[in-house]
Amino acid sequence: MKNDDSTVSTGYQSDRVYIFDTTLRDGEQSPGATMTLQEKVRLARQLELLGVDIIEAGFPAASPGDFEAVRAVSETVTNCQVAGLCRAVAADIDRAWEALKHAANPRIHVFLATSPIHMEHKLRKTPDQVLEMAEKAVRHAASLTKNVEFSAEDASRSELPFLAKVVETVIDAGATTVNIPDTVGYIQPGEYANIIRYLAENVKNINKAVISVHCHDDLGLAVANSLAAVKAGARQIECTINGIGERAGNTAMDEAVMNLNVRSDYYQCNCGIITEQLYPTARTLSHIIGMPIPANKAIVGANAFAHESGIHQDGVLKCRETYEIMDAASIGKTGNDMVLGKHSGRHAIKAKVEELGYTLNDDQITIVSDAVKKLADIKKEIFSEDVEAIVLEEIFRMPDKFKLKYLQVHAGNGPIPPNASVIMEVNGEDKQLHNFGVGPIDAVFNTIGTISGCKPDLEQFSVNAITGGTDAQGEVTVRLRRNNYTAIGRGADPDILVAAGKAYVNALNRLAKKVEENHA
Ligand SMILES: CC(=O)SCCNC(=O)CCNC(=O)[C@H](O)C(C)(C)COP(=O)(O)OP(=O)(O)OC[C@H]1O[C@@H](n2cnc3c(N)ncnc32)[C@H](O)[C@@H]1OP(=O)(O)O
Ligand SMILES: CC(C)C(=O)C(=O)O
Repeated sequence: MKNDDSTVSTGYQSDRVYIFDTTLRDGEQSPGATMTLQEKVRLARQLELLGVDIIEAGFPAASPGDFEAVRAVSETVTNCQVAGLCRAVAADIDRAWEALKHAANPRIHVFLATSPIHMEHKLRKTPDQVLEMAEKAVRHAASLTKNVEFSAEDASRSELPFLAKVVETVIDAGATTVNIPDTVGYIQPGEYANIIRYLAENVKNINKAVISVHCHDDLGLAVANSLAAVKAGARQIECTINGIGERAGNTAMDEAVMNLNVRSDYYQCNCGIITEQLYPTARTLSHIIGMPIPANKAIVGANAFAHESGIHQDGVLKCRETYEIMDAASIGKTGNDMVLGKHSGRHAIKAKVEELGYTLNDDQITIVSDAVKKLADIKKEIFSEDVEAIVLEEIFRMPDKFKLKYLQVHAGNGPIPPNASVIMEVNGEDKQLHNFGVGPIDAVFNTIGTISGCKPDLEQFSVNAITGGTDAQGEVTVRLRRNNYTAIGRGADPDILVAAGKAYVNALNRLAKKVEENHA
């Protein structure tokens, strides 16, 4: 892409929608989303891979840090335009240009509010003064680059004839993109579409600029509003990764883009995003800012391609499209998830059992299915190892090698270190030992491990209260690994240390069976 008129003034009614990413600017205005310079450069590289058209890298006049970040991104990125935001004042514009001028494709982004409330109470200017400021600022920016965007802040609450006058004036002054923000997330989709149509019909030079939209999610309508505007003729969507941004956030890029893709029959436009990079980019941002992606978020949420209920799982196993309008691979995920739980049916359980390498008859599937549902009532997540444990336990049960017969633990912060006394049956013979540990659980596992003659790695340890109150039955789950074999073990008891001992012995038995089977 070159920084010349042909790329920045495609105009109204082209079928190409430009994706303007403002994660590094508006996104960073999200409380808790501050990024270091290195993190911004890392994200900018990922945005380039994703195929965004424009990266808004920051607000150079805001601080020396923002200035350096915009400069660093400008010097790093070659395939996208890089924009810097500034107020309609010469000093901000000059500062922005200083940071942007080394970019392959720089864009100066000037904004000024046009709504009565912002002009009167915030700017304390008359409409005529605002018009003059806008024209002067854009003219100044256009003397530095041909790629100038003007945003009429709070456009959605502006009087339309005045908004049209401002837009026409800034296009004459050299703006090649005119952005019509819904700054406070107030507008409704139909109303927003009407504003875009009004400008398209009433601004005589509108074909010299791209109409852009920038929405906020205060009423949860940022994506819907952006898409309604595109349907009405807007051709640039300003958005962020995971929808982060000031207050409730901005338009989520993944959602806007996948709407354009999945419903291309409706929108009849395209964008340059490599959709397979959407999920990796969402994860990258989430790691950088430490903000988890909500599990139920559309497109990139953990549950977006997960099926838990039996009827859906059965449908998807027979024909994916029965319950999926997109392929997980199209956003860069390895595949969908069949989550086993209390709503799962026999088809999904059979598929999981087969995936684990077991062939069971209908009666055996019924037994496993009943056991999975029973377990799901007391356990939030059912792992593959849980299903395997059920199969081994309920279908292929062999006598246990190890049996826990007695456990006494000494704990506390006194002078004697935590220690455990254990009596265990090993292949029918009683063995006993007393051993220490860093804590009581460590003492229990050390002692049992030593008696059993194998000390596998402990990969997971979790405690759940099965019932309520201080007398609750506790359930401990452990996952042990020995070389290439893993096994889950569970134990329940009102005493959490005894539950832990039972779980450890349970996992040891399963591990021993797996090793025996594979060496038989
Ligand atoms: C809708 C948006 O997201 S707009 C972008 C919002 N982002 C930010 O504000 C982050 C960066 N901002 C900053 O670092 C600071 O606000 C700065 C450096 C820009 C200005 O800081 P200060 O000089 O301390 O001013 P402060 O922020 O308190 O007030 C803003 C001033 O800019 C004026 N102003 C606001 N918008 C504009 C504009 N688009 N063009 C010209 N002046 C503007 C205000 O009227 C106010 O002027 P006043 O001092 O004459 O009353
Ligand atoms: C500066 C503009 C684009 C903005 O962030 C808004 O109006 O919300």
